[in-house]
Parts: sequence; structure tokens; C-alpha cells
Amino acid sequence: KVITGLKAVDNVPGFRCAFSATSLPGLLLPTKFGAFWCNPGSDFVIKLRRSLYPTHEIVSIVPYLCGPPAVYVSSIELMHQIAGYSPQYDKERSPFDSVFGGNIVTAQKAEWKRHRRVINPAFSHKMYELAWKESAGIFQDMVAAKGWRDRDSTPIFIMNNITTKFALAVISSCAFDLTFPWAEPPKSVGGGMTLQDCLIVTTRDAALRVLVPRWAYHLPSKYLKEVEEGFNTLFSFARSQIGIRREQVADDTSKNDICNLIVRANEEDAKTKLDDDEMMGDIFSVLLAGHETSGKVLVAIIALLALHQDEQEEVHKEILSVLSGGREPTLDDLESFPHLHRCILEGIRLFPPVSILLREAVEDVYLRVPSHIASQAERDVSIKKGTMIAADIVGINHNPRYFPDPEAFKPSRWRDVAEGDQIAGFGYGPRACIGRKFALIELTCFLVLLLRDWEVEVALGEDESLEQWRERVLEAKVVITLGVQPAPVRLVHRRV
Ligand code: HEM
Repeated sequence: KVITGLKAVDNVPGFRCAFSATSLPGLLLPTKFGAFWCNPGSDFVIKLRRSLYPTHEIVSIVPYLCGPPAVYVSSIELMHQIAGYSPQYDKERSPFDSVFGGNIVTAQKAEWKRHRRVINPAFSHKMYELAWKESAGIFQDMVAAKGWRDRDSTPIFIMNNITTKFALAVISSCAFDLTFPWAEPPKSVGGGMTLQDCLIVTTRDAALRVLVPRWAYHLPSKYLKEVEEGFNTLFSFARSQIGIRREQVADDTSKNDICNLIVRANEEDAKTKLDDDEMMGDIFSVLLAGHETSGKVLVAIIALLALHQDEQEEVHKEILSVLSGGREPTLDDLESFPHLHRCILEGIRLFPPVSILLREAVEDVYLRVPSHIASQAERDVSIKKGTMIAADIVGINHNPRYFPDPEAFKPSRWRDVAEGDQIAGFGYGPRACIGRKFALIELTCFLVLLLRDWEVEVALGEDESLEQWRERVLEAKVVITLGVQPAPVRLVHRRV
């Protein structure tokens, strides 16, 4: 296996290990480096970022037990080769398809086109208006429920819970017209678990669901019962929503939530029609892709701004000057906050929720590896069909060739670069993020409303220094998506 693996990756230097980083045992077992037992796991791109990227823009992983050989690239030129429009690469076949069914995120090319055609119309200007309106409404509802305006200073023990709940509320409302008043306890979606709990379980235990055979769910295990209930409840909820929308579509075109728009586009498009399972897979992936990512980026940006008061002050001044006269922000203001936008891009650069773009060589290919670093001569690397190729977004975003002093939070670095050329966090090419504008809308709306009225400070633990807080909170971890650790902050009300 190792010899074939080495041939498949043209002997590119890297890890020789038990499991590939994306195989199920590789994901489930902890990351470990060592001569006898090495498992890069999903975290190696973060753990080795400081030592690896200044000297390597291409590394290989050749497992001797489980998973295909793989090549990881951390240069924009190489990302363009593998994630662009070339027919030589496709999405890697995903083991998660057996759980979630065919869907837009994991489908391979031929199938994916059908999914994208049906989903594209949902991301229209009307949807963006709805996304802004819902984000602003949910933010104000949250502030009222929490009583933030009544206090001069409010400690928040885990900001991550707030941003995830916010992102989930926005996508639930825009996807299903399903609203959750902030103060009410989460509602059950069919007499059992709540939608929030189902999403937590399905995100946390997707790998387990692939590994554990069906019969095991009959064993007396409380944990497995919870997993079973989480998946079943969420799937039957999505299925019932499709049924309801199909009945409404013919006589009610006024509703414009994502679920409605997908069902309507599907009914109108006889050629590429998706079946119910495929639509369910799509709706589920939009729900998951649309809240995990935004919620995690949002808390990372808040933590970074709490640590960098000078940047926060600049954002605050910018907000006040745009909203002069005390008016409320609207969707038309989206591009009026250039400094805030740079802070968002810098947050996504440092903590990209999608840490790798996974592709597979569908035929033998040559990767043209440019020579930009001393240790790497220009060469054509010959990659065999079936090899996994990952554009390592953490690697690209920490590559000092594009981002000097890569660990530093420097929003101003985005002042002079063409954003389209260097922002890798939303992917590249035909499979780039369909929800990019949606995400920028909810992030901008939340941050404008928050930073206009509150100053965000770090809340240090007992005897903790600022440096210790930074290290504790900003230690990124990948659980399907990448995010920061629980972030305690304090909101200080800015009284006018
Ligand atoms: C800051 C937030 C977000 C980030 C950083 C992000 C990042 C990404 C990336 C990198 C990809 C490409 C994956 C690949 O090429 O393998 C992607 C795809 C996707 N994203 Fe996002 N995303 C975000 C928010 C959203 C939101 C809010 C939605 C939905 C409302 C969404 C829906 C999707 C979908 C459906 C795809 C698959 C597109 C396709 O294959 O055609 N994302 N996202």
C-alpha cells in the first residue's frame, strides 16, 4: 500500500502514517505525530501551520492502513488548478453521502449540476433582503431577551453559543420560515428533540453515523439512541417541510424561503428534477453549511476585535459616520463599511471554517508546482487517478508569500489586495460557496448592530493574562468545520 501510495503522489515528501487525514478512523482518533504511530487527523493543518507552510507548499500523506494517498497544497496557484474548471478533478466521494443522501455540497460533477440549477434561484436579491431583515430582527430580539440595554456591562461566558444560536435562527427563518423567539426554550420539531439539538447531534456525530451499523442502534445505549433520534427527527422534519411546500407552491408564490424556492424551482424544471431524498439532502446541507460556518466565523471576529481595541474603535467610528443621525442600517449599506469588511475577511483568513477543499484526481494528472520558495524547485508532479488532492485553506491563508506575518490580525492588509484573488475562505471555481453573500449579510448586520452600541472586551479568567486568554481562545479546532474555543467576553454599553 505504501509503495503504490508513494508512486501515486510522485514521492512528494510528507507523512507516512496509519490513516489518511480524512478517513473515518483518521478523523475519530486524535492527531498524533511520531515515528511509530502517526495520525495527522483533521487538525494537522492547524497544528503544523507555523512550521510547515514557510517551507512547503505541497506535502503528501501516504497511509499504510486506511484511506487513499493524498496531496495537500497551500498555494493559490495550485488551488486554482485543482478547484477550477478542469475536468481532471472532481469532489472526493464522500462517506457522508450514505447518511445525508446526494446533496449539493458533496455531489460529484454530473449530479452536482442538477442540484446547483435547482438551488441557484434561491440565492437572489429577494433572499438577501430577507436575510438582512431576519438578521436585524433576531439581533434586536436577542438584545431585548438578554436585557443588554439595561446594564452598563454584561459578561458573556461563551460568546460561541450566542453566535451559533443567531446563525441557526437566521438560516432556520430564511430556509423554513421557522422562527425561534430568543427567550423561549427551543421548540421540539415533532414531539421529540428540538431542531437545535438535532443539528448539534447530526454535526457532532456524522462520522459515528457512517461507522456504526444499523443493528447497533437496537443496543441499550443512551448515546446511540440520541444519535438515532437526532438524525430521524431532522430528516422527517425536512421531508415534511418539502411535502408542505409542494402543496403550497401551486397556489402561493408569495413565500420566498429557501425551502419554498428550491421546491418551486424543482417543480418548474422537468429536465433536472431532484427526487425528495435529494431535495432533503440539499435543504439539510444548506441548513448545516449555513449556520456552522457563519456562527464560528462570527465568534472568531468578535474575539479578535476584543483583543484589538484599536481596530474595534476604527470600526465603531466607521459605523457612526455611516449611520449619522442615528438611523438604522439597511441592506443598501452592506458595502459602506470597508473597514468592518476587512476585519471580516481577516477573521475568515485566520479561522476559515472550511479548512480544506477536497478533490480527487479522476484521471492521471500533472500538477504544475511553481518554485516560490527556496526548498521547492519548479516541477511537474505526476498524480495518479484516485489520489485525493486537498487545497489546504489554512495553509494558503497562513502562507507568508501572500500574507506576511501570517499569525497577526491585520485587517489593513486587505486594503491593497484584490479580494477576489486572495480570499480562499469561500472556495474557488464552480464549487465556490453559494452562500457567500448571505454570510456577509448576516455577519455585517450582527457586527454593525453590536459594535455600534457596545464595546466588546475580553473577560479574563482568575489570574489569567491577556496572552493566556488569546492562546486559550484562539486555539483553533476542527469538528467538521474549524472554529475557535469558548470565548468569554464582556459587553460595555456605549451610552450616548
Ligand atoms: C462565513 C461563512 C461561510 C464560509 C467561510 C463558507 C465556505 C464555503 C466553502 C469554502 C465552500 C466550498 C467547498 C468546496 O469547494 O469543497 C462552500 C460551499 C458551500 N456553501 Fe458555504 N460558507 C459559508 C457560509 C455559507 C452559508 C451561509 C450558506 C447557505 C446559506 C452556505 C452554503 C454553501 C453551499 C450549499 C455550498 C456548496 C456549493 C456547491 O458545491 O455548489 N455557505 N462554502
